[in-house]
Amino acid sequence: MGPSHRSADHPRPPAPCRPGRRSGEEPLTEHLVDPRAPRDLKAFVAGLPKAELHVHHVGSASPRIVSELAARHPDSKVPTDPAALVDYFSFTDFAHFIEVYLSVVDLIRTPEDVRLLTFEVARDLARQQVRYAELTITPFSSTRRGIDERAFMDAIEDARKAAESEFGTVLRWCFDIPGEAGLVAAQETVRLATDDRLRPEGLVSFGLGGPEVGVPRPQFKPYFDRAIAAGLHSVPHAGETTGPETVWDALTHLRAERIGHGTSSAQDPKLLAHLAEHRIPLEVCPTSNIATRAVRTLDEHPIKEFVEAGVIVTINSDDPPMFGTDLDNEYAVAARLLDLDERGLADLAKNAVEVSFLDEPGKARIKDEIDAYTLRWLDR
Ligand SMILES: O=C(O)c1cccc(C(=O)CC[C@H]2O[C@@H](n3cnc4c(=O)[nH]cnc43)[C@H](O)[C@@H]2O)c1
Ligand SMILES: [Zn+2]
Repeated sequence: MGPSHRSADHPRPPAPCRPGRRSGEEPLTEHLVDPRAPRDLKAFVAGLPKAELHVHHVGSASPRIVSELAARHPDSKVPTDPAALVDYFSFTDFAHFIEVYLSVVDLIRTPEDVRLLTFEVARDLARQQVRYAELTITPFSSTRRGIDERAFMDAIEDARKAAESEFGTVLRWCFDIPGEAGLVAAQETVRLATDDRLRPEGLVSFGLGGPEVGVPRPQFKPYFDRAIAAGLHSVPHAGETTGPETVWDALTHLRAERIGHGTSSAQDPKLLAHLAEHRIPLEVCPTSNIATRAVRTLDEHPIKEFVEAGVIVTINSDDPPMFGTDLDNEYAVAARLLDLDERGLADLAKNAVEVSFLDEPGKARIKDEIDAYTLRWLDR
């Protein structure tokens, strides 16, 4: 595949279109759904039970939560006005995105901030009929900023249980290493993930995030080995901002069971064949790739090449408010790029459930719900 699909962590020319934006507490889907998606499909997606497998904790903070936290901590450069966040969340490249991301991380300073954020993220997911989500959390970023590790775990677990009983949305955690922070971060993350006294009940997987350029995956092998030995699934980001060799590294050295993004896999037919044959799903986040300038336009996104190669694709939102999107919008984008009808969208939703780390009865329940909803919709 040519360079039009991929780039390294380098600045891109301005993207021709920006995803829709929302402010304050407007309904998530109303302002975001891809305007090119047929109205009927938008309504179908809005009611479709879904699973979200690639969404970041801090990156899911709604404009209301971010502005509330920014007002609490006036020393921060993050705007307190939700409308101003639209510009603040406009990124020149991946490195700029991480810089802004970390300024929001800096707003989360107490266990109560952590609990509030987690519970509100679950509320936003529930509004979109998300029944199950694996939320990527970076505990190192919080503990190194002084949040007590025990209090941090209690805060996320308390929010998880409250969200499940209040909204019916099941949350599970992926603890990720912020790769650019180096092996100290890897060591700390695996300790927090595997220490029996700390490890939260909801933890199912171990990841690796942040920039890829200059952060080779193989160095993290010993930490992934420990996490896997402790029963965690391996789900590193790879091939988001670097080439297919990073995806190979994630498979070979980190024993990845799913790949976060994996966008550049499209450049390597052997890799696509490998992913298809070994049923390694890609967690595709189309709007994220445009917002960070990793891919130039949605029409250049390689999602269709993945599907045509037989790779299992799941649709995800990554850092929805920062990218002016939500999961419903990502499904609308996928419907357009893959030319899907309601049944195709339902199959995509079932893919995510199937390759999630939920238990089998839980998977069966959500897939049955998706089927029942789709039949009801088509029989209207
Ligand atoms: O917390 C720190 O002190 C710190 C120090 C150095 C580097 C970092 C990071 O690189 C944190 C990056 C953080 O970004 C998260 N994230 C959110 N969206 C994405 C994405 O699309 N691709 C990769 N990473 C993403 C991720 O969870 C990282 O932990 C932090
Ligand atoms: Zn991500």
